[in-house]
Amino acid sequence: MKRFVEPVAFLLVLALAVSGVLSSFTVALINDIAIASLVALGLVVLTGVGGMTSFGQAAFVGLGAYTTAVLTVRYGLSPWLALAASIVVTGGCALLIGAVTVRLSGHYLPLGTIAWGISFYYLFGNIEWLGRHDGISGIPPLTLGNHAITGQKEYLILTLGVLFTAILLTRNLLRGRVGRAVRSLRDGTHAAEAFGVHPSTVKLIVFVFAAMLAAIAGWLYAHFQRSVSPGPFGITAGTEYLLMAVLGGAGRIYGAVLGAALVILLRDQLQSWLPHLLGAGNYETIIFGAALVLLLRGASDGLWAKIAGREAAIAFDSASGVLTASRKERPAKDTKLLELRHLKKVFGGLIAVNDVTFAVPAGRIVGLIGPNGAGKSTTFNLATGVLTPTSGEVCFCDEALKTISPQEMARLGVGRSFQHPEIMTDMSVVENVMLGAHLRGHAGAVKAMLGLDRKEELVLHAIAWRMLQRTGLEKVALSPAGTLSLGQLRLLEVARALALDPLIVLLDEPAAGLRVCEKRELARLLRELRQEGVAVLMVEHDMDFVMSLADHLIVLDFGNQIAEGDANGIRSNPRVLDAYLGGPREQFLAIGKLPFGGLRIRRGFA
Ligand SMILES: Nc1ncnc2c1ncn2[C@@H]1O[C@H](COP(=O)(O)OP(=O)(O)OP(=O)(O)O)[C@@H](O)[C@H]1O
Repeated sequence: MKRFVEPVAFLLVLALAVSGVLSSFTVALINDIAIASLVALGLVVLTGVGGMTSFGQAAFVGLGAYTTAVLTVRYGLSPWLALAASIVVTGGCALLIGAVTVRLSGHYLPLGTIAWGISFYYLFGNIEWLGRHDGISGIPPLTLGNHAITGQKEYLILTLGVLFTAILLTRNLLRGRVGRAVRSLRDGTHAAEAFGVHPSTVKLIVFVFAAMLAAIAGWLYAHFQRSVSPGPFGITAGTEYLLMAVLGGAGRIYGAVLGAALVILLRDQLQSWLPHLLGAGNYETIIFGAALVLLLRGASDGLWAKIAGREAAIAFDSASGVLTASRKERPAKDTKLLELRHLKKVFGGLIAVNDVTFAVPAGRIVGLIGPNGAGKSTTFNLATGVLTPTSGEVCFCDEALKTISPQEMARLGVGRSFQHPEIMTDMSVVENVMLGAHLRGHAGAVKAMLGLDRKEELVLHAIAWRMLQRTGLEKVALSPAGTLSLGQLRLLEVARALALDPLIVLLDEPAAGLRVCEKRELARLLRELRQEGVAVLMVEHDMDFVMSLADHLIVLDFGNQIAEGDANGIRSNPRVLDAYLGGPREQFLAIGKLPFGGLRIRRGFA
C-alpha cells in the first residue's frame, strides 16, 4: 500500500497543476521548487547522510546550465544530448574537485566548498566565451519530436517527472550497500573501515552523485529560463540550497522537497515585503544566512523529522531471506592465522609495545591480558592495521603483510570489535550487522540506484539475521542501535564481526558490561566458534571469563610481553603476579588475596 503513496501524490500534484486551478505564477513557482528540490536532494545525501557540508552546490548547477547553453546555442546540439554532456562534464569536474575536497575534515571542508563555489562564479562571469556577466541567451526550448515544450504546465510535467525519478534513485542508493556505507560514516570511520569500507571512495561517490543531480537541475533551469548568467550560481544561491536541505531535514529525502518549497515561498514573500520596510536590497540573503546558522546550531534534524517522526528501519520482503552466501574456506586447526613478529610501537618518547611476538592459530582462543596501559589496545590496533608498527611484522597465514590497513585485514578475514563500541546509533541493529557483511556483497552505486541489488541485499540481510540469532539479539533487530544497553552493544559488535565471515575475530573486552547470563551465552558462542575452526584473540579484564575460555594467554606489562602459556601457568607466574600486584606472590598468599580472584590490583585489570 505504502509504495503507491508516492506515485499517487505525484499524479495529484500534476493533475492540480495542469487542470487550470493553479495560476501560471503558482505553476512557475512549483517548477522552481521542483528544480531546487533536485539540488537539495543531492545535498540531503551529501550533507545530511554523508556529513559533508557544501556551500558550493550552486556551482554544479551552473556547470550543468552553462554546458547545455554552450552546446545548444554555440554548436546547435540537441538539448537531450546536451543533458548527457551536462551530467558527464559536471560529474567529471566533481570527481576532480571531490578527490581533494572529501579528504578535508572539520571546518576545512565547508571552507573548501566556499572556495570552489566562489571560483566557479568568477569563472562564469569572466570568460568571454561564456558571455561574461551577461551570460548566454537564446537557449532553445526542449522538444519532443516536433513539439517544443514551452508551456509552463508542460514543463512542470517534465520537472516533476525528473524529480520523482531522482527521489526513487536516491532512495534506492541510500538503502543499498553503498548507501549503508555512507550512512555508517556519520558516527566516525573506524567501524566502517574495519569492515572494508573506504571512506574517501564512498564519499566521492555521493559527492559526484549530488553534483550530477545539480547538473540535471541546471539543465532544466537553462531550458526553462532560456538564458543563463552567473548570478544564480554564486555562493548566495549555494547557501540557499544548503538552507533548503537543512531546514527540510538533512538526511531525509522528502526534507529536500519541503525545504525547497519553504525557502522559495519565503524568498518570494520576503522579496515582496522587505523592500517596503527596508528599501531596495537583497535583505532576504541576510535572513537566510542567519536562519542557516541557527538551524545548524539548534535544529539540525530539520522539519521533516518533526512531521514524519523517526525514520523507519528499512523493511525487507522477508524477515530472514535465504542464507545462500558463500563462505571462506576454513584452514586446518592450528594453522597460524595471525602472527605478530617482534612488533614495536613508539609514541613520541613512549614505547607502548615492545618486541611483542605471538601467533593466533585457527580453532584456538588466545587471551591478551595485562594491567591498564600495558599495551593491549595498541597491539590490537597494530594487528588490525589501524596503527602502523614502528618495527616488526604482521603476518597472515605465514606471509608478512606489506601494506596493512583495516580494509585489507577485513578482506583477509579479520573481524573485530572495539573497546568502546563503535556503533551507528541512527541505523537499525540489523543494518549495523549488515555493515559487517559489506565485503560479502558487490553491488555498486549504479546497481543500487536501479534497484538491481535487491537479491544481494536479501542475502546480506539473511547473514545479519543469522548473526543476530547467534548473539540473541534478533528481538531488537529493527530497533535503532542507539537504544541498546551497553551489554547489547557489545553483543552487536560480536554479531557484526561474525557477519564478515571471519577466519579470526579480535574482540576487545567483549564481556565488559554483560550480565552473568549474557556472559554465559557469549562464552558458549566463542566455544562454538572455536569448534568451527575460527581463531579468537580476546582482550578481557574479566579474568574468570578469559581464563575459563582461553587455550593460550599472552601477558603484557609496560609494552613488554612478560609471559605466555595456559591459564594454570599464568595464574602462578611470579612475573605476572608482580605485574598485577606489585609484589611477591607470597605476600598476597599470606593474606589470601590473589589477583585472579579480583582483589588488590596494582594498576587495575583491563
Ligand atoms: N595514540 C597514542 N599516543 C600516545 N600514547 C598512546 C597512544 N595510544 C596509547 N598510548 C599509550 O600507550 C600505552 C599503552 O596504551 P594501551 O591503550 O595500548 O594500553 P592498554 O593495555 O590497552 O590499556 P587499557 O587496559 O587501559 O585499555 C599507554 O601508556 C598509553 O597512554
